[in-house]
Amino acid sequence: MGGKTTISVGSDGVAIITIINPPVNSLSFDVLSNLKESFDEAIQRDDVKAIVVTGAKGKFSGGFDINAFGGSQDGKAMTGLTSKPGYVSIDILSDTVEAARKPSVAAIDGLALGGGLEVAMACHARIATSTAQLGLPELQLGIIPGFGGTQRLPRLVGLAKALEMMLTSKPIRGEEAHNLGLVDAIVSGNELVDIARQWALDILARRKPWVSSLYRTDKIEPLGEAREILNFARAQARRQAPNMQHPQVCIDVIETGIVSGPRVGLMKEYEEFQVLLKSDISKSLIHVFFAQRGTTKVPGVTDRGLKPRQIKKVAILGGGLMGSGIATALVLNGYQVILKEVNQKFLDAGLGRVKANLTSSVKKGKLTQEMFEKTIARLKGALDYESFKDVDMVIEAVIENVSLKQQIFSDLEKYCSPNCILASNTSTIDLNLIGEKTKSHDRIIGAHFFSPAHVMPLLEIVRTSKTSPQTIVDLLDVGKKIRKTPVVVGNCTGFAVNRMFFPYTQAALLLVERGADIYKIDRAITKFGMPMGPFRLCDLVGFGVAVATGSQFVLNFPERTYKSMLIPLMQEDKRAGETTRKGFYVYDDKRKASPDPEIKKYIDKAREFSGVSVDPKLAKLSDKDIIEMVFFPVVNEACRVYAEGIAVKAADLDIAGVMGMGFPTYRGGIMFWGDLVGSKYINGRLNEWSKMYGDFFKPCDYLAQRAALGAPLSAPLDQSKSRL
Ligand SMILES: C[C@H](O)CC(=O)SCCNC(=O)CCNC(=O)[C@H](O)C(C)(C)COP(=O)(O)OP(=O)(O)OC[C@H]1O[C@@H](n2cnc3c(N)ncnc32)[C@H](O)[C@@H]1OP(=O)(O)O
Repeated sequence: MGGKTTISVGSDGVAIITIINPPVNSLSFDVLSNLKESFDEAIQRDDVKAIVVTGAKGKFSGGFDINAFGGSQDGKAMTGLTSKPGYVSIDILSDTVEAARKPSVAAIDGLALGGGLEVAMACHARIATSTAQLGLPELQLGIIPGFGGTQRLPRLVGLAKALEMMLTSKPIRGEEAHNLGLVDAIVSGNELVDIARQWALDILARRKPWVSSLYRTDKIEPLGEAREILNFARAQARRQAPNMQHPQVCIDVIETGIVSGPRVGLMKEYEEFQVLLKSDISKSLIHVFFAQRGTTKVPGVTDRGLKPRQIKKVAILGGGLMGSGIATALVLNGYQVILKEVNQKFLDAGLGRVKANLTSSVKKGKLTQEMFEKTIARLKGALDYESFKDVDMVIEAVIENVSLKQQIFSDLEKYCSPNCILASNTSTIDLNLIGEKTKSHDRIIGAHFFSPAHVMPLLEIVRTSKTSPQTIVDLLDVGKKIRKTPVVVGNCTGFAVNRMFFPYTQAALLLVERGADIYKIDRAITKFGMPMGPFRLCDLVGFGVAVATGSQFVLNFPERTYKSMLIPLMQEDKRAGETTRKGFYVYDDKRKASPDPEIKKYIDKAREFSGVSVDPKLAKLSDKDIIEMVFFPVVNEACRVYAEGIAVKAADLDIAGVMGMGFPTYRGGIMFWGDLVGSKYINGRLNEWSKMYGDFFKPCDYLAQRAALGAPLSAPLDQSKSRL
């Protein structure tokens, strides 16, 4: 597993124990067992009077090595080093580090997260830099702190703050940690270790306090008050994370320590940690952690040693909602932007939208007035291509019209430099078609943002078979700089996100026409964890967009598109979603959605058109049935997308769904979730429904084959079949 600690003893009698495990000095089992050995050595050696623990290269530690969870999740207890329960938290950190007869000080720069902070809290004092980040982010991985954090943090910073830090998983900076008492002094990076050495000697000489965090009681509220704080946190966590058990478990473990003492708390923490580690939620969240970091590793592209070219100036065509959102994201992150529109009126509106986005950031306290001025100064408007000569990249974000886009791309070829990247924000149109009238196929690429573009975290990078690896590397770099998670996918109708999630609305429409209730479907889907159900989502994006996207799918995948007249019928009556204040829901002045009994009229009419009759079984679907009937077709389409080589890794589709559609992170993404449910079960159910309700549900060959083999859906593909 790698990693180690080193020990060096100075003439002052202070042993410096350094954690070394790049890139973040994570605590692998090797590091932990070395840490114990280094401590044992320091305690035994007569020439050592005191101890400083630090991390190599300016990072204390990013916490337990998350890679090592893999084995433990399959059944082995996460003792790793020995089968003794609680070995790390009790034997190493409490009985070796904290109970040592020599004082230890943690010298913290960079990161002290999770297990890293837990090691630091077992020391007798902590010295940090002001920029250091300290936190217990374990809950975002579906687990709880497992090396004593649930017991020591409340004793150092008080119950309310400790709960906040654990439940939000957000780290705090050194300065705040100092104010809270988590850190004893703030110093600069270059004097960190020297001051920590002196501090350790001062503790030994009793000039500074020798504190065992586990036994402090002064920051913990009296029992009655503590229980009130814990109950308040329980209720809040239940509201914010209704499908998750681990925040409740974390609160229970903290309470055990307060009621029965910290040693009992440590043991309970260990036991609960082992249980949570094997939960589907933790497996899913850990999968997403690595999957998200894996999207920038594209075989054949990022492994060629190509360096991203410097992109300074970007032109955006179209100042509508998308164009202005993209411009906002770019200017906010240091890019010079030219926003081009067809006339002054549209240009003013586009520039106004960017300004409004930035003003809203100022109002929310995310941007200072000074930064606002600097940011807006990076934005220029244009009505022609004259200023495009020196732009490094163009992003076209005009309406979805093929001939208009073709004209734009051939103009761009004339006006831009031959190295300029030509990107399109199209969400459905084939990029080969867009670039048909040019000779620049190697620099044409899709940069598909999600609305609102300055907020949504995903950037779908679409490459054709002719897009050059350099162009992809360049756009990946821009994506990183504007803080998006990029996912590189191949060229097809709807690309990855829209294509995978098209059946989401389709299934819902099919169910409603055959008797299911609109609002019950939306409720079941939001309970499952989606930010909104398919009908509420249609209202939000607007029926115009829904119909335009739908027609692309009817055209390209007619055999499996469910053709419903429900939306067009409502559109005829000027019900077109939230903007018209009427769609599947009605909206009041505060945009609050309420069910509308009038919908029945449209459903009846749509049934007449499609000639389907109500199936009484569908009128009585359970939540579980609704979830399966809506999401199994999504899994099915994701399998097609994967089998066609549109994505290089199944995990990329997981991230695309989580970040592009709001599929719950704690379910790991659509393919991962499909594997948790099981390919055999999904295939069986889809087969059943396709016999009853048609080819919309028919499992694709890939899914059927995986089910027959009993194999996971996300197993690596035979790369020879990849389209990329
Ligand atoms: C028992 C204990 O209580 C349990 C624990 O300690 S659980 C672990 C708690 N720690 C965490 O959750 C921290 C997770 N890590 C992070 O949040 C971020 O990686 C970070 C803030 C440390 C650094 O962020 P950033 O600089 O953007 O770099 P980032 O790309 O995320 O990570 C760099 C590399 O380190 C790896 N890494 C980061 N933290 C890691 C960890 N704890 N274990 C293993 N690998 C880790 C990443 O996978 C990535 O690897 P890659 O280069 O091969 O893709």
